[in-house]
Amino acid sequence: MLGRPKLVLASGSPRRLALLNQAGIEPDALRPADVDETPKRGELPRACANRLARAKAEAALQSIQLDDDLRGSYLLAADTVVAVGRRILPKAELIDEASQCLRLLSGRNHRVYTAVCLVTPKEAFRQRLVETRVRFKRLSEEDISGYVGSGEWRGKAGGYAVQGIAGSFVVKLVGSYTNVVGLPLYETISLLGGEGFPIRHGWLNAG
Ligand SMILES: Cc1cn([C@H]2C[C@H](O)[C@@H](COP(=O)(O)OP(=O)(O)OP(=O)(O)O)O2)c(=O)[nH]c1=O
Repeated sequence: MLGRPKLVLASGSPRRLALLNQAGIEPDALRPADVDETPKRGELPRACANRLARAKAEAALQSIQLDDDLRGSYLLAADTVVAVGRRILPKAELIDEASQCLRLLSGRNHRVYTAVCLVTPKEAFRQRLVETRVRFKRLSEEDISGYVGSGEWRGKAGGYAVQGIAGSFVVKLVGSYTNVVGLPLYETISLLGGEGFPIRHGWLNAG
């Protein structure tokens, strides 16, 4: 192959792009995939995250196959699911959904799963599932209404964004922090590097 391989990020999430950038990677194109993210009846959180990351990757792959500039690129998709036990919390869009999520998360442990799906230039699918355990402090009704007023929860799995005000609700976090924000950086970079995408750390980036 001539030149540097390209990378397409199949995501409309500004957090995922910012996380990749933080690791020194600039995708060549963004191709958000429009898939139905409703969990299936009785679907477990890990299975749901894996299925949706794969579905996003497949949808974006179809679109880049039609694009002369991007065909044969590496393609990265991800899906984040927040769960209390087997129960998958919604991606909150309404105030009521966000308040219900926060009541459920108050004073409890929950898990955040992000599935990352990489499609290689030869169209092999490689997937990783990363789990982070998070414990929130007990939230008063005042905490909840104050937080809901911030709007930071909108469009976020589980009705909160750990990178904002809700960071102050976290009593304990075990595992990858970037996984909670939407893209586990260590695992994503390992996946890319393991499949031959050039990863350059530190001063090498200057070149
Ligand atoms: C738990 C949590 C989730 N999130 C975000 C990450 C994801 O953007 C979102 C979960 O929804 P996703 O469906 O994983 O992603 P998305 O719809 O935002 O973007 P796309 O499918 O195009 O890639 O919640 C945070 O930003 N902070 C958090 O603390």
